[in-house]
Amino acid sequence: MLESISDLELSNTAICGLAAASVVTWYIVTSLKAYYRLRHIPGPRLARFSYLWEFYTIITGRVQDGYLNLREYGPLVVTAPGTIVTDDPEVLRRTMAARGSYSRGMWYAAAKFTPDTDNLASQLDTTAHDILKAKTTGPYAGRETEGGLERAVDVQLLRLIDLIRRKYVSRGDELRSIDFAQLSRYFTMDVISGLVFGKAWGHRTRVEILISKYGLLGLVGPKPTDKSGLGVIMKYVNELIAQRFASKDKPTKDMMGGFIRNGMTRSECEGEAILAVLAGNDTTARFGPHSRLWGLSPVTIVRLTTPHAYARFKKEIKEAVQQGKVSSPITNEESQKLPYTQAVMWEGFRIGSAVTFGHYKVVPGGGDTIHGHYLPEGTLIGHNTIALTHNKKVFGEDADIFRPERFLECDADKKAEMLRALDIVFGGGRWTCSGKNVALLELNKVPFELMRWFDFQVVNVHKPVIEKAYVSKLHDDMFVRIAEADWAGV
Ligand code: HEM
Repeated sequence: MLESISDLELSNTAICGLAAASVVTWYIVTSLKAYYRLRHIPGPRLARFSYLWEFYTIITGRVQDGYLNLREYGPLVVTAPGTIVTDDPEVLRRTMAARGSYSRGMWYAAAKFTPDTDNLASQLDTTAHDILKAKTTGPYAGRETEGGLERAVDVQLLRLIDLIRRKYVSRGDELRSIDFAQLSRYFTMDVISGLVFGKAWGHRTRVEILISKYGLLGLVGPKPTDKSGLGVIMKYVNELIAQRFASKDKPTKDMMGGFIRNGMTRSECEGEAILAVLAGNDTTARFGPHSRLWGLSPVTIVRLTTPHAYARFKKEIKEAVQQGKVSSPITNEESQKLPYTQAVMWEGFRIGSAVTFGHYKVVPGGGDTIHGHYLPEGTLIGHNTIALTHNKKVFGEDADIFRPERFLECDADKKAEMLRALDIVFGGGRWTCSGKNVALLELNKVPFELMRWFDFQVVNVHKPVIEKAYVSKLHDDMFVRIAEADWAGV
C-alpha cells in the first residue's frame, strides 16, 4: 500500500524505467533475430542489426556511392534487418517472374498518394494489383490516346523546340543560360499530363510539393483542401476527374477516358492519375517510391561532358538527315535503326539511371535458395539498380564510365545480355513499369531532335549539375548555353 506521494512518484518512475527496458530488450532481441536469420549474407556492419546504414545513406543523399560500393560484398547484400539487395539480373528476374510466387513488400506502400485508394504502384495484394493492371495496361500503352503515344510525345517535343528557339538560344557573346534539368522536368510533366488528360498542364507544374513518406496520409498527407503543395495538384486532378464522371456519356480519347471505359471507379482514377502525373515531379521523387524522371538530364549531361561521344552523335545525326533516313521529328522506328543514337541512349540510361534501389519483393512461404544461400520466408529482396547498371560482369571492366561504344564493339549475345540487364531498370513480369513505352519514346526522340537543331555547352564547368540520389535521382542547376546547331565542323 502507498504510504506517501513520493512512493507514487517512485512507482511511476519504475514503470517508465520498466517500459524503456522492455523496448530496449525487444529491440535487441528482434535485431539479433534479424541478424541471425541472415547471418550468412554479407553487408555493412550497421545494416546487419539496424536501419541506421540505410537511413543515413538515404537522408544524406549518398545513395549513388553507398549502393555502388555494395558491389564489394558480392551479389547478395544485407542493407537492413531482414532486407537484402542484389545487382544480379538473374536473381531479380526470378523475384519478378510473371507467374512467380514472390509478392510485394511494405516498401511499396509509400507510393500511396491518397489515403483511401491504392494505385498500381502501392497495391500490395497481388490479385488486386493484377486486376488493376488489366484495366490500366491499354490506356498506359496509348491504345486510348488520340493518335497514339508517339504523336502525343511529338506534340510536346515540337513545343519544346519552339520554346528553346524563342527564348533560350544564345548568339555571339550573349548568354541565355537555362537550367536543362528544370526544362526537361517541365517537358516530361507536359507529356504525361497531355497523355492522361488530353491537354498539357504547362506552368501548373511549378508547385512546391510535400508528401509524407511513411503513411498517416489521412492526417499529415496531402489533401485536396490544402492551400499549397501536392494538395493543390490533387484538387486540380480531382476536379478534372469529377468533370469526366459528370459527362461520362462524352467519351474522350486519352488515358483517363480509357480508365473510365475500363470500369475504374472515380477514386481509383484519382489515385492512378496522381501516381502517373506527380511521381514524375522531382520533389515527390525525393520521398516517393521511384522517380518517373525520364532520365533526359543524365543522358544529356554525360553526353556533354564526353567530347568524343558528342562529336560522333552529331556526325550520325548529320548523315542521317543528309541521307534522308529520318523524318522530322524522328520516329521511334527510325531512331532504332541508328546504331550510335541507340548506343548513346542506352549508355546514358545505364550510367544515369533515374531509379536507384528498392522495389522489394517478399520471399514466399518455404523460403528460397539463391546463390547457394537459404533466404527464409519473409525476407525482403530488392533491386540495387545502381550496382546492376554498373555491374562489371555484364557491362565490362570500365562499367563506371560513359562509353557508348561498348554496345557497338561486342557480339550480338553480349549486346542482348546488356540490354536485358537494362530492361530490369523498369522492373519486370506483372510489375513491369507501366510508363516504360512513354519513357523509351522520349529517350529515342528527344536527345536526337535537340542535337539536330541545337548545340549545347555546359555553363558551370566546375559543377555541371547538382545530383542528389535518394530512392530516385534529383538534378538541379544543370545550366547550359544553347546555340543554333553549327554543322560546319561536323
Ligand atoms: C526512365 C523512366 C522510368 C523508369 C526507370 C521506371 C521504373 C519503374 C520501376 C522500377 C517500377 C517498379 C517495378 C516493380 O515494382 O518491380 C515502375 C513502376 C511503375 N511505373 Fe515507372 N519508370 C519510368 C517511367 C515511368 C513513366 C513515364 C510512367 C508513367 C507514364 C511510369 C509509371 C509507372 C507505374 C504506373 C508503375 C506501377 C506499375 C505496376 O505496379 O504494375 N513510369 N517504374
